[in-house]
Amino acid sequence: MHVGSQQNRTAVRNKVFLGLFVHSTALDELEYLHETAVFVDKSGTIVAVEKNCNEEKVRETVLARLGWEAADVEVVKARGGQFFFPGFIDTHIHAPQYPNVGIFGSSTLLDWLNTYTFPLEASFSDKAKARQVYTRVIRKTLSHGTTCAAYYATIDVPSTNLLADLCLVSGQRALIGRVCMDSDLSPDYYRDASPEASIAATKATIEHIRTIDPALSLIRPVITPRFAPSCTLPLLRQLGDLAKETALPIQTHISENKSEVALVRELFPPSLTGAADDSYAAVYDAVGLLTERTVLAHAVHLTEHEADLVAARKAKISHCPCSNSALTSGAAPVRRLLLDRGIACGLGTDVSGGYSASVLEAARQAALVSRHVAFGPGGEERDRLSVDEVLFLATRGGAEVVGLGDKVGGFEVGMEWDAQLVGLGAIGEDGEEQEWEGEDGGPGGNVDVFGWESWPERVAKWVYNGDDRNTVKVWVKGRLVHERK
Ligand SMILES: O=c1[nH]c(=O)c2nc[nH]c2[nH]1
Repeated sequence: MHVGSQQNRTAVRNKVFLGLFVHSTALDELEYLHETAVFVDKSGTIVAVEKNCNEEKVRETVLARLGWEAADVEVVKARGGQFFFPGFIDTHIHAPQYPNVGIFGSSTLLDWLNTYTFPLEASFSDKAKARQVYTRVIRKTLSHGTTCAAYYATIDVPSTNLLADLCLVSGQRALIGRVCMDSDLSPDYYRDASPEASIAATKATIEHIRTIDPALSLIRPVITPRFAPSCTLPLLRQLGDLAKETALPIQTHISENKSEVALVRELFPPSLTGAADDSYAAVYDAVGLLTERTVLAHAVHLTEHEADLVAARKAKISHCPCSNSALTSGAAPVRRLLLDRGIACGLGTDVSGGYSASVLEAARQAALVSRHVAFGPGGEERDRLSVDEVLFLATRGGAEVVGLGDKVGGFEVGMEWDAQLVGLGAIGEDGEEQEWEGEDGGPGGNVDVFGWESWPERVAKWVYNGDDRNTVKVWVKGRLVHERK
């Protein structure tokens, strides 16, 4: 059930979350905090974390210390088979492509764009359709525990602004990108008339978002050149200038597919761009789009030299394993190419190149694709990503990628409460499974817990078998935004 609008009508209270908390403390380490209480104030900020805590201690000591009236506090307990986990961060998702999830046939990137994607995106000049699709994609992603999404919208300003409005009303944290594409490689029915028109439209969306969320506390604009081949060099340069002027984040695609890489080399020779070399990353660098606020999606075919440049500029990567497999783009060597260089990396569903709106699915596929990398040419055992590592990418890694590493992704004092309550079937004190009111007959949906598994084993079962039936409740900035009934 989507609960955003209902919550608006009820008074906001301080909250105490009690039970087991699981979050990342390092790339390869999940921390399990049993019998812990996390105190979240009315602004949605974590103000205290108490270990070895129970309800009595909460009431007797901690509320007094915080000066909170017990009547003004809502206590939310994780039951036997449940745990609190940070909300997922989808670092790359195309909201208007949601109706096409699973529909890609045997296409690869460049023909997929022309066959499936541009016609659908162009139809978003119909605002009623945009409202229908955007409402659904926000509900769907929230129901899978996505508390923050970096969305690409379309070139249409009114419907892009509508996506921002709907995220704000639904309570989903979002980066909203009005897509820029003015090159004649884009179809004439779906492209910007000129670089100037593209910049003016981008500014219109930035202004709109500054109007609806002046502090940019939940919704932020993101400068979005679709990818180099969709843009003329003047547009890329002007977007680079705009990013510098506004200090806003940037999102685009890089090196997803080998034909795309060859096309960029052909379209943007260094003689034209003034770039240091003929690589894809050097094109973005030459126009001021390779910065520490840049999110580059895919990066499957980056060379070592380009990866060094990305690392030097502190640009970030959105790894999109579902899409990279579905569109036969390739298997990104995440550890060797990116993590070993200290490049911040998160996960993207890349709907609808990716077939699923679930970040948990992206985490599962990141683990599996890394095994293909490990046994592929030049692969090493250490290429494999563990359960702990893919969950880091899905939370803290993603937070850093979208510039929110100090705000969300973990359970520390000062962070905001963007979290999900995960239910794997309730295990009672006697070790017996207990019923919880899952709509599909639960308990635990597709995850079968017998009761003898350790907590790391249960979390591994969730990663490999879980889905939205395990996402019991979701909060953003302390506000309940989804509850499974
Ligand atoms: O996966 C992708 N989805 C897109 O919509 C897109 N546009 C350019 N490159 C892209 N890659």
